[in-house]
Amino acid sequence: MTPPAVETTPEADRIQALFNRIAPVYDRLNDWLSLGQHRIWKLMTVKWSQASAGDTCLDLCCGSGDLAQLLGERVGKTGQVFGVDFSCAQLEIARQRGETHYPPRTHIQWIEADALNLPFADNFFDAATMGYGLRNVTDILMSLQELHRVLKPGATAAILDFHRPSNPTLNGVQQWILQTIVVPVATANGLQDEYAYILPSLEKFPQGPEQIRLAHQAGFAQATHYPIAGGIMGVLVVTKRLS
Ligand SMILES: C/C(=C\Cc1cc(O)c2ccccc2c1O)CCC[C@H](C)CCC[C@H](C)CCCC(C)C
Ligand SMILES: C[S@@+](CC[C@H](N)C(=O)[O-])C[C@H]1O[C@@H](n2cnc3c(N)ncnc32)[C@H](O)[C@@H]1O
Repeated sequence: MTPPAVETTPEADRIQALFNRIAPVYDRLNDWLSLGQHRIWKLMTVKWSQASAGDTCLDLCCGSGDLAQLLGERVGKTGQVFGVDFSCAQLEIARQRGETHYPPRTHIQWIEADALNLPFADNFFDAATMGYGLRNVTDILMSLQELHRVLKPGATAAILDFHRPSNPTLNGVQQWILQTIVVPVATANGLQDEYAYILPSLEKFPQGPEQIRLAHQAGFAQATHYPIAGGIMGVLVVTKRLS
């Protein structure tokens, strides 16, 4: 199904270019800067998606494909996974890693498309994940509405992203790490501006209760937000009404 052309915006172009630029070092810096913990957070996210053997699943804003590969492990050879991103450089890394880092299992299809205008029919997916994408799309509500549209009735999506801890001390530690460790390490890789973007994007990102409100506004029957890692991350779990 060919979606109608979607008007891009300067902000979306900026985000797309940012993730194209960081693609070569993205995975390595995630592992270093989170001490590998992001892989635990992604495992939790896939479990919360309730993806099962034989399912057709979506990994929205898939980037280099971590969550799509984890979905592939859960759906197995009888299932299928679609990884969707609008960064061609991230998708190229995803394809390369799929061929070299992972055993051939589920056939994962890597689709270059806009999360705000998905090239899939209504009621298509049994489960979905979205890792660190909701904070980066230019229209959170529209993204949740599109996700709702393509999920089957009764299907669940798990949406992982940064979260600002309610504990002031942990909030301060999160900001300190981002400013004093993450940005200097990124600067050493020539990506100061790209990683300096994280903190302001986090500061304007809705907290859990507002994410739940947006999910209900987008049409989801159920929405729960789970702060994890002391609240420095969070997973919004949403379910489409069964009928
Ligand atoms: C996988 C992670 C972040 C993905 C990510 C999301 C974005 O929106 C970006 C925007 C611009 C550049 C890069 C990214 C990006 O990588 C989370 C882990 C990687 C983080 C960069 C590091 C976060 C550190 C935490 C604040 C504290 C970690 C504590 C840990 C227990 C040591
Ligand atoms: C921080 S990365 C997350 C990648 C991966 N999900 C992970 O967990 O590591 C955010 C991704 O969202 C993608 N993205 C942002 N806005 C998008 C949009 N409107 N449509 C498709 N992809 C988008 C970016 O290109 C980038 O690859």
